Amino acid sequence: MSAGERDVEAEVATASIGREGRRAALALFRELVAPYKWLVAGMVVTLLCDIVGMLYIPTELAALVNTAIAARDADALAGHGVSMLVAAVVGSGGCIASYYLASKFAANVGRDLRVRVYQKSLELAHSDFEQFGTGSMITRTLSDANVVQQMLLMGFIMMGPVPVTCVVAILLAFGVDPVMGRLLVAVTLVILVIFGLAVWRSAPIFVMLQSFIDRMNVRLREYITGVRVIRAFGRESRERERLDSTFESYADRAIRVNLVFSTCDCATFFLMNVVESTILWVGADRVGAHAMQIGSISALIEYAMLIMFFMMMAQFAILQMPRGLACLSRAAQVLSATPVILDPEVPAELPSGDDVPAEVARFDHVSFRFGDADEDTLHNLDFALRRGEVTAVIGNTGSGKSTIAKMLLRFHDATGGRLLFLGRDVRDVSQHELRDRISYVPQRAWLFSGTIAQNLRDGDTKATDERLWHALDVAQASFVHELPDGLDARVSQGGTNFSGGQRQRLAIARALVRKADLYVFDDSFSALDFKTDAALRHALSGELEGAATLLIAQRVSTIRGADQIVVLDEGRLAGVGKHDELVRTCPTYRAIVESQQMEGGEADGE
Ligand SMILES: Nc1ncnc2c1ncn2[C@@H]1O[C@H](COP(=O)(O)OP(=O)(O)OP(=O)(O)O)[C@@H](O)[C@H]1O
Repeated sequence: MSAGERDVEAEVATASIGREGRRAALALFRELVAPYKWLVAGMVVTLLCDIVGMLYIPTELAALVNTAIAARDADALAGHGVSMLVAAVVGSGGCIASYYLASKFAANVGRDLRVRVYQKSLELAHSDFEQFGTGSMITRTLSDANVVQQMLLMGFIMMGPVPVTCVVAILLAFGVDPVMGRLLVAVTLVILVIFGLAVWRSAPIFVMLQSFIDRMNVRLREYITGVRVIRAFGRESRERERLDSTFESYADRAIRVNLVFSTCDCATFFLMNVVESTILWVGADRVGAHAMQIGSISALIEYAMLIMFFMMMAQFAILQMPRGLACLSRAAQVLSATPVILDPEVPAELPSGDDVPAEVARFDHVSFRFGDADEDTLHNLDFALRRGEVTAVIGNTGSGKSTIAKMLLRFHDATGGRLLFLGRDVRDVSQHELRDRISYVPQRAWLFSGTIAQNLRDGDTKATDERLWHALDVAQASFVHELPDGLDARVSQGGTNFSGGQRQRLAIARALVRKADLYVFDDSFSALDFKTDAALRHALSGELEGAATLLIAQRVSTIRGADQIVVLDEGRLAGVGKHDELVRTCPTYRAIVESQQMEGGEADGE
């Protein structure tokens, strides 16, 4: 076996979904189909009309030739003609209706699957996502659901007619002449063996094609998102080689499958001619022996052709089955994943109105470790965020600042101690209610495609234009006033048609549109110049008086006026206090201040 072949074999092995996967896929399939029982019943009835109509025509034609034409009986001729017309109408009507119903059924099931996987993905935490990979999650939501949809449509339209056609056609052939009936049985068995071999040979490659789509998706995403870095470092040819090799591997497997198909196609057309000649030859003998009439030969040829035609179609559909099952099992994996972050069965209510405590959040000896890490990222953190106060978090890169912000939003749960929000353990509150009371500006300011107004209203869907303008003014996003379309100015995906600083200010404005108990700014001022940074903090101080503010920053100038500064050193609390006090008492803080003074980075922004 060559290295390439071994490679393929290994891929085939990993592509197989196993018994558990098959069971999960079939269970999901039953769940998806259950709501459409009546639609399926309609599909079966209309399909039967189609097939019976189709087989009745050659039977009537044979009777017409054998009796009406031979006896020159005009009435019988007209009778057979009318029967054939009725059969044609019933058959065609059944065909159109069954195609329509099958398309509706497949589209509905595909949509349901897509919606279920998408909704599940919204429940999953970041670490759950990592388990599947973002590229694979996209393939599972879009491409896999399409494959399942195709499988259902093709399965019904192409495979559905096979058993009925074979049984009815063989019975009709036995009715004409037992020898011809046996001949049709033999033809059916030979074709079954040939097509079975083709399916056995290409099915694993088909399943593998789906994992190749995952791989292409990952590579392409990486290439497209990192295109500037690739160009800047002159890595185009290396990246192109990587892409080419992925595409070539996919093309190679696709060509193999197509080769098997085309060989089958040729074999089928050759067989059709062989079968036709055999029926004519054996049939002529049987007519000569007065075992059957000459008109029946055309009916027998028609039966054989219909059997072969539907079997050929079924072979394409059968090949979709393992791939469709693999896609269903991949969807089932996502649907059965238990999110790391779960809502409690009976969520506690957060206090509101006069009951709201002054202490908005408290890290009560909190530690945290990532699932795949060997040691804690945060160690025994103990501090509180209070209403009307600005708490700043500073520390070297990788010291755990963003992790603190994410824990407040329950993107991660404490692995030691507890995190309280308005006096309740965050694990006792529903994620929706918790996040509703917090306004968050992520480290990477992400905007959605649409308009500025649409993005800002993510903070509060009911916000008036006046409130949006006010939030923009507080966020120092005056540049929006200068845009010809103002609030209706277009935002491209990710906000890439704005500069980093503009994006940050828009993301801050979005957070300000929401009325919250806690505002979290995760390194949100880093792309702002010192003057804008100072003006923004000044405007914010009046705006957020009634709430607690958590300000994560790298620059001392951004946080020196904070009511409380939390200094982190490799996830440990190095000090908590005000600027002057920390400069005196906390060596880690002093080192940060001094390093920024040396760089000239700590310009006095006030
Ligand atoms: N998904 C993850 N799995 C494992 N470790 C992680 C994961 N995300 C972050 N970390 C690690 O946790 C530590 C803290 O990361 P965090 O993003 O909170 O740091 P930070 O102080 O905000 O850094 P920066 O100032 O560079 O934004 C880092 O050492 C990082 O490598």
